[in-house]
Amino acid sequence: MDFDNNDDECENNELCCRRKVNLDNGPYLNSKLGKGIIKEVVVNCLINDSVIPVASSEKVQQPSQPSTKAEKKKSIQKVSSDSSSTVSMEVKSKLFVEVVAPVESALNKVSVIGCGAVGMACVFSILTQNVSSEVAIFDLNADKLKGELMDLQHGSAFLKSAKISASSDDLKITANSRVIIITAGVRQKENESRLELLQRNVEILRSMVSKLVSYSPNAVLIVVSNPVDILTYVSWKLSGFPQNKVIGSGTNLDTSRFRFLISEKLNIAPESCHGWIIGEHGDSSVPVWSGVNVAGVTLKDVYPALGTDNDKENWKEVHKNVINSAYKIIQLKGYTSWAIGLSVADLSLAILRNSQKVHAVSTNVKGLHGIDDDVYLSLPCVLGENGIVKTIKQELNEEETKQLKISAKILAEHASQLKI
Ligand SMILES: NC(=O)C1=CN([C@@H]2O[C@H](COP(=O)(O)OP(=O)(O)OC[C@H]3O[C@@H](n4cnc5c(N)ncnc54)[C@H](O)[C@@H]3O)[C@@H](O)[C@H]2O)C=CC1
Ligand SMILES: CC(=O)C(=O)O
Repeated sequence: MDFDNNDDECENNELCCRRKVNLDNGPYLNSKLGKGIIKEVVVNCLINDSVIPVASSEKVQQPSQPSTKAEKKKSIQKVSSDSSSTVSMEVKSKLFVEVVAPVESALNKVSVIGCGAVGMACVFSILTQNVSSEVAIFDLNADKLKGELMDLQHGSAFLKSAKISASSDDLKITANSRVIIITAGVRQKENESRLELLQRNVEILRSMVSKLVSYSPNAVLIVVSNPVDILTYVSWKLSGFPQNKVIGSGTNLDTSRFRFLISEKLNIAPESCHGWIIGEHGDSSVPVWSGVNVAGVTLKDVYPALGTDNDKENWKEVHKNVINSAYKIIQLKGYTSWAIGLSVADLSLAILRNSQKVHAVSTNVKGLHGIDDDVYLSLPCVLGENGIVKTIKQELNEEETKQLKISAKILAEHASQLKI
């Protein structure tokens, strides 16, 4: 863990002395547990200006000596380990016979970049739905991150053996991830469109994507920050990854909203209402009315006016409500979080379990449905361990194809103004 849960203790000389004694407790020095303890002692001793020689261990990185009070504080956040493991060294020595050091990283590690409303909803959904047993969180806002980490850790007894770690200054915390979820960035204010966030969020990606992929070359990137389609394109360019490994959360969320709103109209469960929103995650998204069905009964066959201007039942309103959902929720509570968190957890699950499940996600659509531009937008895709495995050749009618091309043009125009 990169964060010490009790900074105040670190000002306490007595505690540091105790830690010195523990450090001298030979048998632990070569163990993985001992490694964390050594780090902590180094940091806390620096805080107290009493330099204690540290046993040599090539795996232990000694922080450069901080000079100001602020730097001292920061160095704790960077390298200190869990204080409770230090003070219980004697108990551990009496309780355990170590057989082998635990494996450091799970094979299903997920990292979430950004611990804001969306990032934390993703983390919470992933942990509570057992999508992964190891989650790392990175955010520049050290206090918020530490608060979120502690709050989650205090619920660990109710989770299925999850390991949660966090860092505010070292992306290495994400190393060896299988899925990396990018939620860092600014969000819309009331009445602001997603596209208006573009340049600010591009800069954030520029600061991190190449580092993230170098620490986790086997990861699949899921971009969530808005405008998600263009930022997925940018992340793909910055990452050097093949297209299959860089995915935008895209209209997986809009599709879920669509199915929910249809279910309300029909008074049956959302899981039983099948329909897709494709194109931009945003104002130019496209409802595929021609494919909406319940138990294989296509609604447009039984009611041809579905989704058109001549529809006395006004199904078109359902799509309008999908588009307005985010604006409405932002107006009411300031941000959207739970649905996107659940949506991203589902995408992560499909990848980690190699499930070959179909989701509407943002991918490079050049050459599909007559689109010539090098743009990312959402189509139904099959997801597996290596990301996007297949794109579904959806049968679209003339109107749907026209709208999809308009969506692609809007995104291409915005993307063309970018300097990546
Ligand atoms: N694709 C989708 O369906 C959805 C996308 N979003 C987007 O997700 C993004 C995040 O939204 P919220 O979580 O509500 O915002 P937020 O403001 O609550 O959180 C953003 C977090 O990013 C962090 N951050 C900023 N720069 C960073 C950097 N360089 N490195 C690490 N962390 C950094 C901030 O400290 C903050 O904690 C926004 O762009 C929003 O529009 C939101 C909902 C749905
Ligand atoms: C904010 C956003 O993109 C959404 O909730 O759809």
